[in-house]
Amino acid sequence: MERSPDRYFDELYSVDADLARVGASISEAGMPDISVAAGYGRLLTFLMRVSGARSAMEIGALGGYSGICLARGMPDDGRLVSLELKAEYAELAKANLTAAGLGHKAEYRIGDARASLESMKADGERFDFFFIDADKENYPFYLECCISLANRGAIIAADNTLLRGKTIDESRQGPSVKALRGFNATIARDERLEGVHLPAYDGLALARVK
Ligand SMILES: C[S@@+](CC[C@H](N)C(=O)[O-])C[C@H]1O[C@@H](n2cnc3c(N)ncnc32)[C@H](O)[C@@H]1O
Repeated sequence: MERSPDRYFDELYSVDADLARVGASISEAGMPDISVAAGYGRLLTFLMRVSGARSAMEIGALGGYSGICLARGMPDDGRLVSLELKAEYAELAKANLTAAGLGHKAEYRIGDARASLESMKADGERFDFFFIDADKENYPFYLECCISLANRGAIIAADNTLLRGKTIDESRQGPSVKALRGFNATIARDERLEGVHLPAYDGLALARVK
């Protein structure tokens, strides 16, 4: 079988014990294997570090894979706020960050992210970095909330912008696909953002809040 470019590059890297533990714990718990792709996980750490971000908010914790990648790139007194619908997922994510020596940076808000975001807006919270990786229909709403919660120059990353090809297939007109198309266009054109789209893996959007 031909190797994909994504796989070729992934295989150049050494096994990461902390991230391998996340994968094993997810499959042991019977949870879906939908953590961010390895290359984008590395990119999250890289962007956190080079941007000097001290705080991050992620929407969608699952087993803590992206949480580890974000927390690794921030200073030791940095802060990760992770929004997760399911209490048992947040618990596993917290355990995996703790096992990776990063648990002290992470706090979890359990429940529908929309409610957590409204309450963070009301509290005047601010973050340097955002990772959107939850239910796709709400991406446009999540993007608006992230812009409201952003420090000047903050970075917003969002996973699965291609929806395994559905985004570019005109015959697909479901609510998630339509939401992603609108989201992608906003990243490209909104005056408040400086956006860029990466087409590797399942697609990643990046934007800097002006
Ligand atoms: C793709 S997974 C997140 C993967 C994670 N970011 C990673 O890379 O390790 C999506 C997660 O979003 C959570 N989720 C879905 N809808 C949500 C909602 N409305 N509010 C909060 N979390 C939600 C799911 O329970 C799931 O854990």
